[in-house]
Amino acid sequence: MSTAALPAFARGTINLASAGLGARALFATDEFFGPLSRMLSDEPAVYHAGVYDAHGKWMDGWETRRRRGPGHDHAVVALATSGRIRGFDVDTAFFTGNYPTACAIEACHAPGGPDETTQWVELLAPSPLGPSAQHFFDCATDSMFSHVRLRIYPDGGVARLRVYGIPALGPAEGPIDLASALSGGQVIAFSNGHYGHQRLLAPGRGINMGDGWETSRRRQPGHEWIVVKLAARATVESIVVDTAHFKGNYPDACSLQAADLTGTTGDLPTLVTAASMFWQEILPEQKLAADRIHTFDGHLVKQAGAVTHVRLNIHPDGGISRLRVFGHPAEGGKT
Ligand SMILES: NC(=O)NC(NC(N)=O)C(=O)[O-]
Repeated sequence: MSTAALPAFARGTINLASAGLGARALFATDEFFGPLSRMLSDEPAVYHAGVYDAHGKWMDGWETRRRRGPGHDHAVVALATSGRIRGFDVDTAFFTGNYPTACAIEACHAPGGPDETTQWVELLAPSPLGPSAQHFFDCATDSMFSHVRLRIYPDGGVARLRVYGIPALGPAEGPIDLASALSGGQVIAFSNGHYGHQRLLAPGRGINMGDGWETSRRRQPGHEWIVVKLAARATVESIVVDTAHFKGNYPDACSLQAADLTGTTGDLPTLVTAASMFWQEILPEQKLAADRIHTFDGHLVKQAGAVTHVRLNIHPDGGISRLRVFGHPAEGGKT
């Protein structure tokens, strides 16, 4: 379940409704069989045959009770950060006899939280849903939104709601973390992501060793690397490398290269895989320690002008929980 290839509209986006990035369940008309928060989980939905709780069958998603009168259910989700929405996935995985027959989605921009005066904009008109399937809907709007309201007709279960969008890069006084997924930073290529890489740019500290980027053991000479597209073209001021929870497998050392790829066209993952080893080094090789936040700044970070991409090298292999690249967006802004 939840494994269909992502549609074109999701390219270059993040899931703004990801609990792991900070999205929150704010309100639901009913959560009898399953809480709204379960619908925001980053993991694909699962089914546990034979598992029942005090309310009925345990289901991996948001599920309301059977309505016996008029009306329909709805729920409000605070997005992980404000952004421009490109489309949705309404996944009814494992809801076979109890999926809603249709859904609609509205959104608003209310950074302080929506109230009775909030203006909601319909982004998806009522659209049919089917049993146990992903339903992709694109959405062409350039407005910024902070919350979505999912309406389900008339009731039932939704395993996962994904809201694909481009996060907003807010105004900032000091340096900002341009690698952060919440600003728009993105991993675009790596040499090895055997145990996962998705959480390298996530907010907060890792909760366990699965919460970061970890390679397999390297059995040849050389080293592993990962390339991050920064949220904006920027000058880099400091770099944070967090090895939280990596104790027997933290890299011996790390270094960082950078490049300004403004105006580069073509297949960027292929291009950076071929060329990033030649980028300018802005942080020479630095020893790392287990389970620790390392901050590299001042004279250690070489000034390379404004850059759009960085390549983190780890020598020779291992795991990194978080990478943060603090800097100041240059004129011309968002990448
Ligand atoms: N077998 C069910 O899933 N029944 C009910 N739902 C749950 N979760 O028990 C229902 O009425 O939709």
